[in-house]
Amino acid sequence: MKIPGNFFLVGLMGAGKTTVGRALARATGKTFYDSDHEIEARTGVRIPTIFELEGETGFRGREHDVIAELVAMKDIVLATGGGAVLNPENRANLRRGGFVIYLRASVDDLYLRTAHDKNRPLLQTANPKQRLAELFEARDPLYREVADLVVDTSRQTVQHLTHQLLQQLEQKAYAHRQA
Ligand SMILES: Nc1ncnc2c1ncn2[C@@H]1O[C@H](COP(=O)(O)OP(=O)(O)OP(=O)(O)O)[C@@H](O)[C@H]1O
Ligand SMILES: O=C(O)C1=C[C@@H](O)[C@@H](O)[C@H](O)C1
Ligand SMILES: [Mg+2]
Repeated sequence: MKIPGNFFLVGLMGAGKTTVGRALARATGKTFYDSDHEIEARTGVRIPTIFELEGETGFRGREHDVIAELVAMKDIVLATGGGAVLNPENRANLRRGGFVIYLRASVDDLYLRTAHDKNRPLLQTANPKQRLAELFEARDPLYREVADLVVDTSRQTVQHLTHQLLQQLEQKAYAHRQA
């Protein structure tokens, strides 16, 4: 069955938005986009460089513009940046433009998945696990606010998650579009 519409993935750094999003796009025949990658492609530099040159505010402005453009597309899977939900306009755009999936994971798992990677400026602190815990507390309500579906990703392989998502989306996304 062809599942109609757009799927947008939200969640913290390390939740698996990029990894699961790519697999979900392949499985559904949709085009995959990643707002972080799109910003890097357009600016020609990595995200830490944008934070250094323009600060988080500059990055958020670029993120807003890219998301506003992408949500208007048809039949895509979009992995959003972990902080995309901070902006109320982004939240409204995501809700308007498609079916929103919150990939949720424990702080322990998020830490294990992101510890090796230097490309996340917000985690380049003395205590990245503590930072992840703070971000989790501040953002979990925002992810929940925009989500049509919440999926717990802890102790689940990407393959299993994709399979599970496909099953749920075949039911829920269809009903969502008809509502
Ligand atoms: N369910 C999972 N189980 C184990 N490892 C995972 C799982 N999901 C993702 N990973 C791994 O965790 C790391 C981070 O995943 P990914 O880059 O997809 O997260 P993200 O949500 O896109 O983060 P960001 O917001 O920083 O872009 C990757 O190395 C990925 O392979
Ligand atoms: O959680 C965040 O605020 C971020 C997550 C990443 O996806 C990037 O968008 C950037 O590193 C900021
Ligand atoms: Mg990502």
